[in-house]
Amino acid sequence: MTTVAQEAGAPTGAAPPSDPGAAIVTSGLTKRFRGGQTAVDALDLTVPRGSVYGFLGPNGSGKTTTIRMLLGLITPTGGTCSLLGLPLALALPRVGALVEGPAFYPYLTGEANLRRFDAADPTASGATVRRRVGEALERVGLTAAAGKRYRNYSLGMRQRLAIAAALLGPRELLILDEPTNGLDPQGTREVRALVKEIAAGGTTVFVSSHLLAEVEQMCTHAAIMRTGRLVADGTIASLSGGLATRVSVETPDAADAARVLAALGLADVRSAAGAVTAELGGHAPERVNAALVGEGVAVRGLAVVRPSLEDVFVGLTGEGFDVDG
Ligand SMILES: Nc1ncnc2c1ncn2[C@@H]1O[C@H](COP(=O)(O)OP(=O)(O)OP(=O)(O)O)[C@@H](O)[C@H]1O
Repeated sequence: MTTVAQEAGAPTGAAPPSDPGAAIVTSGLTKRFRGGQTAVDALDLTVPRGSVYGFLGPNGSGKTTTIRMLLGLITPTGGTCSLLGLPLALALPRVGALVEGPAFYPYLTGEANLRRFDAADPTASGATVRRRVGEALERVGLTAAAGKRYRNYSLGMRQRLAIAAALLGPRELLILDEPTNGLDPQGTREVRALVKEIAAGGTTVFVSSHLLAEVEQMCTHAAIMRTGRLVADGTIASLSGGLATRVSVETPDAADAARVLAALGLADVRSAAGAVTAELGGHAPERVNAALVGEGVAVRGLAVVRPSLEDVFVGLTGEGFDVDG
C-alpha cells in the first residue's frame, strides 16, 4: 500500500496537460524499462471528473506501470500526465491511492492500524487523526469492526480497510489498482459496492481491473489496454454501442427461423447449435417473436444479446481477452 502523499517526488514530465474538467489527463505517456521493454506506449487518456473509470487490460498490459507514473512513484520516459489539473505536489494530498498490497499489523485493530498508517504521512495532522480515522472507517462500513484485530478480518474487510487508509483525508480522486484481486466473491461484492458508494459521494474513481465483467458492472467509463497501448476508451455505452445488439432465437426449426428473420429484414442471420441469431437493428424483439410464432416456428427461447466489453476487445484486436482469473 502506498499513500501518494508519502512517496511523491518523481517528476511526471514537463508542462503537464491541463483540462479543468478532467481528473486525470495523460498525453503520450510512455514508460520504457531498462531492459528495453515498453510497458506503456504513448498513452493519451482523459478521465472525466465524477466518473468511475475502469482501466481494463489483461495481465501485463501496463496498468500498474501507468498508475505508478500517475502517482509520481516512477518517472515516465516520455509524455506527460496531470491529476486534477494541478502540479503533482498540489494534487497528491487530494488523491487517495491503493497501489500495492496493504501492510497492516495483524495483531492491531483496524482502527489502530489506520492511526499508525496516518502517523507515517507527514502531511496529515495529528490533531484531527481521531476524527479522520473514524470517518474513514465509517465510509467503508467498518465502524462496528474498528476494535477488532486485523487478523480476524475477512478478506473483504481487509480490502475495505486498505481503501479506508486511502480515504484518511478528503479525496477528489481515488486510484485503485486491482482492488478485487485475490478476494473471494463476498469480498469482491463488498469492494464493488464500496467503489460505487464512494463515487456517489462525488469522488472520481480510477480503478484498474483485468476483469471485463467487473468493469462493465462497476464503471461509467473505461479504457482498454493491450500490451501497453490504448485500444479503446469512452463511456461503457459508447464502447459497446459500436457493435450491434443481436437477437438469439432458441428453436428446433432453425432453417424456418432463419428464413423468417431474413424476411423481416434482420441482418447477419446465423445458425448454430440449436439457436439462430441476427442483428436486431431497429426491430422490436416482441414483434420478431410474434412473426416467428405466426410462421409456425417453435420458439423455445428468445434473448436480446447486447455486446459486451469482451466483444469490443475481440472486435478491435481480433484476440480473446486472455486473463487468468
Ligand atoms: N520494473 C520493471 N522492470 C521491467 N519490466 C517491468 C517492470 N515493471 C513492469 N514491467 C513489465 O511491464 C509490463 C507491464 O506491466 P504492468 O505491471 O504495468 O502490467 P499490468 O497491466 O498492471 O499487469 P498485472 O495486472 O499483471 O499487474 C509487463 O510486461 C511487465 O513485465
